[in-house]
Amino acid sequence: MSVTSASLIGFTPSLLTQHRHHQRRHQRRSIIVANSSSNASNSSSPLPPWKIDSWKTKKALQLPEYPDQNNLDEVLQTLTSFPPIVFAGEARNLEDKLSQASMGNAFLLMGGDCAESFKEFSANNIRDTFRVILQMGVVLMFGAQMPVIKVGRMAGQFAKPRSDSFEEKNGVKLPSYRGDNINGDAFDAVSRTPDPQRMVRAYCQSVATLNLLRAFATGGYAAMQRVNQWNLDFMEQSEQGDRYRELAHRVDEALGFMGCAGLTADHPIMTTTDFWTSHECLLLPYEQALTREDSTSGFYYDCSAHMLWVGERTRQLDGAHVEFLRGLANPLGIKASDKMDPNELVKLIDILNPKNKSGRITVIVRMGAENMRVKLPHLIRAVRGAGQVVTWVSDPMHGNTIKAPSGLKTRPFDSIRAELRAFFDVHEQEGSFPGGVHLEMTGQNVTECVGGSRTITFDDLSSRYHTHCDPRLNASQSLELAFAIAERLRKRRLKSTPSLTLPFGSQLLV
Ligand SMILES: O=C[C@H](O)[C@H](O)COP(=O)(O)O
Ligand SMILES: C=C(OP(=O)(O)O)C(=O)O
Ligand SMILES: [Mn+2]
Repeated sequence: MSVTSASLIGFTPSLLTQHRHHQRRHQRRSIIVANSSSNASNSSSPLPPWKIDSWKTKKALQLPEYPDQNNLDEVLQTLTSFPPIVFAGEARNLEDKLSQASMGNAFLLMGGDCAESFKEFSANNIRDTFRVILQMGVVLMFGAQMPVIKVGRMAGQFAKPRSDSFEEKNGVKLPSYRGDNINGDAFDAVSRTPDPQRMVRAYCQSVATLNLLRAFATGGYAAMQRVNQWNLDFMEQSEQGDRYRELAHRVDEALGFMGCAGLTADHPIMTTTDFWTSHECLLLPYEQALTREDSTSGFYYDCSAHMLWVGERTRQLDGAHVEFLRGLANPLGIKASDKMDPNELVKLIDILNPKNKSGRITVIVRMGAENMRVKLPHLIRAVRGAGQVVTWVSDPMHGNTIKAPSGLKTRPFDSIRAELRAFFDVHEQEGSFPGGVHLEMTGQNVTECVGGSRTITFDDLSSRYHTHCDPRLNASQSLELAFAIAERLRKRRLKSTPSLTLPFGSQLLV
């Protein structure tokens, strides 16, 4: 029986031993690495010393050209004098949690807009996205029976890399829209001219967004006993709403049981949740201005977010973005399409994490289901062969963008599901850990991705198409996907603990 077919019906004894052996080796290694005092900024790497602005000596792709250098310098000085948005200690806590995900003991849920915008900035939007992430977190936690690390593509996800530098409409050619912290999306020359003042507005919006997220996370909104109240109004009469209500009821019952056992509703674990922020580290002048030396550790943290990732279009080994990121102590993400070569990935990880610190690197693969089945095994084997510790995460959005007949960008829900299925299958086959998902999604009832159980067709797209860049899953589609992932995580869990049986038959879980 081949490894692939064996893994479809469960581990064979020898595969299981191999898997456990790998898991133990991996855990031992992670503990050693995590206990060392290593950090990228004082590494013994052969690269020249890192400086906060050493990226300026390298080629930077996807950066805007500002027409007025003095104006830019003034804004950057202002931002440098502003308080940091996040605290370095929080980023360290996130790294610890991610280290758990790298070993298969936690699951990362990253989600939010493709591009946050000034226009869509409101308390309701922030609350609705946060709320659907909370709901998905409960669904996943229930299925996986492991902690879910919640990270928003929020409070800083403004800058966009583009396939084309220019956009042409009716014979008029203008620079492409690059995100609200750079230029405006209206199709006129003034809007499309990069304006440094936009960075100040993006900073303020990020601060206000994070302030509200923190208030929700710690002020009672996220308390576990409110699990029933997180259902979104428009999901009241839907299949996903019903499924969620049923699950919330089970959670409620479990809480009742735990309350009797002594874990009462006023315990901090029950009243608050951890929530972190992340965005693509693209607009380097902005990111540099928010980078501070941490007085506790002496390391540099980019305090614009807890976690930063390098995009598929700017991950060149000798490029400015990689140069900047290697000196930061924040946990880092690497986006990888089918164009990523296994050796290149190993080199990139080595540059960004020379001391192989556990939890520091999350590899976010986004390549479509078919490519995933062919390419991901090679990436996993190369990284494992090099002894590198990473968390593998699936972004099933960016490899599945198509154009609808109307010209609008969309993503079929079925392709998104198929890519996730491929991600889980490959990890099962390789004995590695599917560590999380990275989604473009919103709590709003938008019509941007086609499909889902409340089917959105090509013709529906224009009715509520609000994204400023890529199409997002709406709340119902996000929850539907969470149920599907939870089911897969549950199966995985039951396979790896074959002695476990369900007390109430197969109806127990999602
Ligand atoms: O979010 C990712 C990219 O910025 C986006 O997919 C680019 O879109 P484009 O191909 O329309 O430029
Ligand atoms: C630009 C993005 O992705 P990628 O770099 O993977 O294309 C994104 O996540 O919005
Ligand atoms: Mn996107």
